[in-house]
Amino acid sequence: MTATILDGKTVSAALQDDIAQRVEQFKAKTGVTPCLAAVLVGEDPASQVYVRNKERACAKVGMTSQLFRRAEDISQADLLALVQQLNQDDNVNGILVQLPLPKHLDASEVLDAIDPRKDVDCFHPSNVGLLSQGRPNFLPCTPHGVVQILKHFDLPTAGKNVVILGRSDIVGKPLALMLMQRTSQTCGSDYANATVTVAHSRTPNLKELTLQADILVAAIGVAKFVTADMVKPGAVVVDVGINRTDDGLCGDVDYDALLQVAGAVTPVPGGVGRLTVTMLMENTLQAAMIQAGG
Ligand SMILES: Nc1nc(=O)c2c([nH]1)NC[C@@H]1CN(c3ccc(C(=O)N[C@@H](CCC(=O)O)C(=O)O)cc3)C=[N+]21
Repeated sequence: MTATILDGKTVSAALQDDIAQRVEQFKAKTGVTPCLAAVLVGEDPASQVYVRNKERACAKVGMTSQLFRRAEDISQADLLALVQQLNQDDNVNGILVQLPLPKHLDASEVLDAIDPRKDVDCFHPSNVGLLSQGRPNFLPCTPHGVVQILKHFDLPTAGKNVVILGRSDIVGKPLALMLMQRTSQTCGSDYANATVTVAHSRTPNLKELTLQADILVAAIGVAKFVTADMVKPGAVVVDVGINRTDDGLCGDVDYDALLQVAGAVTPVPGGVGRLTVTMLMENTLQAAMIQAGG
């Protein structure tokens, strides 16, 4: 048996075409071109790649982007002042502060300062609260990308055992919230209603648990952590990891070995990462629509 490859490039291209059309309609109606402001502190090479991909995607769907580069040693006060400036700038619809921030900065305080209506990452506590209550303003980009990949390949989650490895505020926790709810805001009830288990570094007997998964999501940040013996034959494996190793970019799963066991698997690169960027475009359009009063 060889697994279906869940190619994120195809999914992303289809969604970007649809976003581009809606951006065009929005522009025709309001005269406004949606604009994303990205704040990049320091010189982290991975962050530079991600931010560049985001700028490129904006151009592709007909939106504008503004990049605010700041030195590694920027003060908390100066960064907060920049966020305030972007909050007040009517030309800016979405604000993204690229993570991780240098250690001397208080990331929570910075993210909490972003106007929730411009919070296209869905990191603000009020947006996280609304998400957890099933009435979101925005869907967080990476979890939403995971749901969109499953939908594109017709792999519903309703009634399935989903095991998520990782409990981060960016991926594991919000994805669990989304998949356990009664309906997905964008993909309907077939892409919700899962029995979700969230595993982490203190979970005992991990392999016993992962072998129960119909859908296994790896979001831990350890290269090739998920080995073939941890996967139920035929299971769907979604790899959210991006690790830079001596052999190049690799995910949290042992991709080559899993091809013989899994029913379907996402590649890295070219999998979930692509969707993260595309769903950010979706959120920037949504933000512009909210700010235009509809
Ligand atoms: N405020 C904030 N929001 C984020 O959404 C955010 C963040 N901070 N910090 C880091 C993570 C990671 N992330 C990715 C973005 C693009 C790709 C991406 O474009 N991946 C491509 C190429 C990867 C590459 O070449 O390095 C792929 O997987 O094919 C991946 C991961 C967004 N994140």
